[in-house]
Amino acid sequence: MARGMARRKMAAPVKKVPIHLQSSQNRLLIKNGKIVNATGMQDGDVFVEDGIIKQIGTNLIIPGGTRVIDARGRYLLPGGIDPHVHFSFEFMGQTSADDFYQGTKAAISGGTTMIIDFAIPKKKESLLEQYDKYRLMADDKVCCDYALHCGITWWSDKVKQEMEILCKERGVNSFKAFMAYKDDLMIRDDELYKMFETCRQLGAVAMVHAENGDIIVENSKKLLSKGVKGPEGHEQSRPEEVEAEATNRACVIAKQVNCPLYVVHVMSKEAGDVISKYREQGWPVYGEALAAGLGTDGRPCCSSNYGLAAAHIMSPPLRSDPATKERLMDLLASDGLQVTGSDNCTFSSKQKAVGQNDFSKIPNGVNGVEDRMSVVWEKGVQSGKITPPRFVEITSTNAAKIFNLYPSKGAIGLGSDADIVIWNPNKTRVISAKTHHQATDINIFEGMECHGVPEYVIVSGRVCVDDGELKVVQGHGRFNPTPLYPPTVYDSLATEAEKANYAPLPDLITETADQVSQLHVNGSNGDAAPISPSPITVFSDQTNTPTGKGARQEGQRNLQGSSFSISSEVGDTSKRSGIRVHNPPGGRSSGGFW
Ligand SMILES: NC(=O)NCCC(=O)O
Ligand SMILES: [Zn+2]
Repeated sequence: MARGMARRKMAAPVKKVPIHLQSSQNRLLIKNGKIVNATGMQDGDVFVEDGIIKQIGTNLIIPGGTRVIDARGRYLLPGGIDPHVHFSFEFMGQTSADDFYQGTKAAISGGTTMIIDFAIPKKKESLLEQYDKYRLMADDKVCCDYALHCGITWWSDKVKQEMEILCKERGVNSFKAFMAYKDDLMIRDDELYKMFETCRQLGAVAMVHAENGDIIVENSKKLLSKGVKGPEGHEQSRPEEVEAEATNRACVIAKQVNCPLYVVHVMSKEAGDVISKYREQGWPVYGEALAAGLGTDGRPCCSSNYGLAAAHIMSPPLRSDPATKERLMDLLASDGLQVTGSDNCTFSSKQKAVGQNDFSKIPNGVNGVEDRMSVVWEKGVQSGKITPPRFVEITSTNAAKIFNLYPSKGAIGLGSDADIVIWNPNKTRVISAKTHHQATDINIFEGMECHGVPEYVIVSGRVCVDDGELKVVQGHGRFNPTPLYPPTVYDSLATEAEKANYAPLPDLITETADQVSQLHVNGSNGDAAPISPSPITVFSDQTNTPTGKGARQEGQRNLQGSSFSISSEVGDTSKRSGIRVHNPPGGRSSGGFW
């Protein structure tokens, strides 16, 4: 994770490089923008160096030669985090079309600067081998940072042991179970119980695809025998209550073992209401809406154009009730749901054609990684339902908190990774397969006009969308280990003993205060060390990882050269006062402005 936070852990002394010897290439000053965090908005400039946000404020003193971008009239948003994508996923007899290069490239073009994919073994396969396979597929291809969840598709002592290794040695803190896809990925309730119990013991995040797989199989057989073979049969085989029942069941099982729960792709009003109900009871359940569910609906699945209909097939299904998308956005606004993802799992028309005579064989999946930010802005902010801070919260901050990446990710704060989007709310763009960057020939948002355009997208300090021009670099991204016991998720459940072992959610510092202390965060003599390593996550493999919140060891870029060397040249510390913003764990900012 997190270049910024990694530095806080490094024990090596600060190396001073004379300013005239420093390269200006790694420096960027973004001026005059409106900085948006989940906690509120402020006018100010942001200075980035070596991939890290080093100063925030006004009248910053910066080294000569720094590139300056004028962001007047624009919002500065933390780069989007898409916590649910499937690149190069072998699924339903096909491999999803976007790979880690094309998928992350598309993500960046739309303002997303980090994705989390799923290493999903088949039954009886090793979780560790699947993890290794994903690392091999992704590491050299990703244009932005990424992390991995792991799928639990069967249960045994070996699975349990491998979960522990993944958590403690491989930087995985989240596991997803499928209650659907019977005879393939689905697990039974007793297995779900054991998986949740293991997540709770480890301090990991349990995730679930909630649909009743048994009912779906029976309904599908019945529909097919009656001659309902086209894509319209998909939703008929898995109506709302089939999703809501499984959502409730997952919550009940998680409660039995005191385990927090993250429900992926909430696609119906009823399932959304189930999650809201558990949250109202104070239970740490989190719900993820998708760009697809917010931006379109299931009506095209009844189109006589098979290609168009099949392109909209995903599970749980896009609902034919067009009011569903409004309701899902209302739930995001009221904190009934907390996160937006894309579940990007693209298949070409040719791949989708395998289900021409049997809807149950259509590879499930839609696009969304590229357009999620635009769709959520349009349906949320532009429609007046949510504020820009709430937009930030549901597109990056909450995902960063839940998967323990905050505040390296999901925030524009001192020491955060320089993943920043300069967002022009006054420009519009029309989504189209003709212009998108994804590997599909159909875009489910085709023709949708969206306000808000990411004019610049800065990925770990590198300008990857430059005044609208996409300039990604393959392999620029890094694997971000996710430490156990995310405070946001575990604070309400953890025992005192567990809490003693993990770091509380750190303050977000949104204005340069005392540069000297900021510059000493890596252990020389400063007092600003807001993030301490958690002894819970112990990584044995040097190439693989960190030891706690905010740590990044793997493949670290050399941050020694100039990162800390500007203190004597730039710090007019006397004029700045620090603002520490306390984020209530899991709490909603309510989008208040300050
Ligand atoms: N959602 C979907 O239809 N495809 C991807 C696999 C999954 O997440 O269920
Ligand atoms: Zn998925």
